[in-house]
Amino acid sequence: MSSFSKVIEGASFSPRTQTAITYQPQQLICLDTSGYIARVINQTDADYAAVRQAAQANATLTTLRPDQYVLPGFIDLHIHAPQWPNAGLALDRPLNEWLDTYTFPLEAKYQDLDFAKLVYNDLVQELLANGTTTALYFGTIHNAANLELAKACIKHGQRGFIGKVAMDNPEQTPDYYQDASAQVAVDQTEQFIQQVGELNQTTDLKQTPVITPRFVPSCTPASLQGLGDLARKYDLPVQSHCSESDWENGYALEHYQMRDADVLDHYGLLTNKAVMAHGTQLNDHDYELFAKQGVAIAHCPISNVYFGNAVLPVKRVLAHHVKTGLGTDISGGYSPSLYQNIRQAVMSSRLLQDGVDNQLPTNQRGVSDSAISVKTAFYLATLGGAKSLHLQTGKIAAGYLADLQVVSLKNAFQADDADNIFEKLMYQTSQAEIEQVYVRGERVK
Ligand SMILES: O=c1[nH]c(=O)c2nc[nH]c2[nH]1
Repeated sequence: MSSFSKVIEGASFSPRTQTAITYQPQQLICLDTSGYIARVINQTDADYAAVRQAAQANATLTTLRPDQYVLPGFIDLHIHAPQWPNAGLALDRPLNEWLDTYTFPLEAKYQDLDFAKLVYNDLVQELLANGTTTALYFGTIHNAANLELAKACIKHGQRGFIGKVAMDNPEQTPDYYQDASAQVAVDQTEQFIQQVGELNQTTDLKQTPVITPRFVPSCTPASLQGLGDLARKYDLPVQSHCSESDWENGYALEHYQMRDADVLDHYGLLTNKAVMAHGTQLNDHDYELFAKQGVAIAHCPISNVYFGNAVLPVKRVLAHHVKTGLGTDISGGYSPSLYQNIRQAVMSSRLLQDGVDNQLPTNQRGVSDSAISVKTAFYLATLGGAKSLHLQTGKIAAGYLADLQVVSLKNAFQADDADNIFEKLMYQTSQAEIEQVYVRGERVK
């Protein structure tokens, strides 16, 4: 009988497709020493009792209570780590004014490493406590602070994808917070790639550096070109914002006479490891380009209510075979919880379908067939994010990384079938009900 490093016994929910889930009322989720799920054994399997007994004998068995459920850990596909102190504040201006008034002054403070350590350690723990086992982070322009974010991920046990933000366009960035030139933006990005490589030699929980042009307005053509060259040279992920608001979408048209997506593509930044945030103003041409290149969209439904000037039509995006995941977009979004974003993704899609102007006739108000189910939103927060980052996680199955959360059902009334239990978990779970979190099989909450 082979022995496993950990065995979790209990019920689980996992995404099966973009619209369906798998429910297992009782199984043994068996982890190996390298942090993967080695086997999932169902109660009807012949060796269930023997594996259970062996795990009990060597004290590696965790048996869940009947009100607890295992889910895959969540993947936050778009979050600005330095903006954590502003979460819940200052959501009263359009994007470009918001950046100048609230965001750039805060990000500039990260040249102070004590401040960076304080905020980043707090944020990483908060995300883990909310069930987020992987996060794709924007840092700041400061590499010393970005490294502190990587160290905080390692210390607290989170899988981080971290970008040194490149922003060298003096016309769209304040002089107190910008890269001094395109060359500096590119050189510092390359330096950060090397620094993370060195840090990774000290840990099994590898952190991934990400090439991060903030967005087209904040970069010059020379930095976009240099960053595209780095993406090719190192074959690393790329992240940026694309067609995220009327203003930003219009900026590319005005300054490049091209669509925002075409500008990024022109500079080699739309690779199959690229994740573009928001995309509320993308059109069918852009979706086709994304699908062809393998580019993913990080859907940030809370943030989009404030800055997006539209609702991302998730169903339409998925129908175009564009990889899609879910992001909190702290602090354009106020909540660090992907549960809250799952709820908002469903609610926004319902508003898109029904429309919002009550002075219009019912049949002219909305965009038909736009509503997504909570199962689709769950897919985005798990498998959709994993596919976007080329990670073998987001699902409870043999061969997948053991990034898991154990949540308890808060209100058990009417929880009489699997679909009801699942919906209640998605709509009612708060941080208090997220009782255990595992990354690579290590318990981190
Ligand atoms: O939501 C957003 N947050 C940001 O910090 C940002 N920068 C460019 N575009 C942005 N959008």
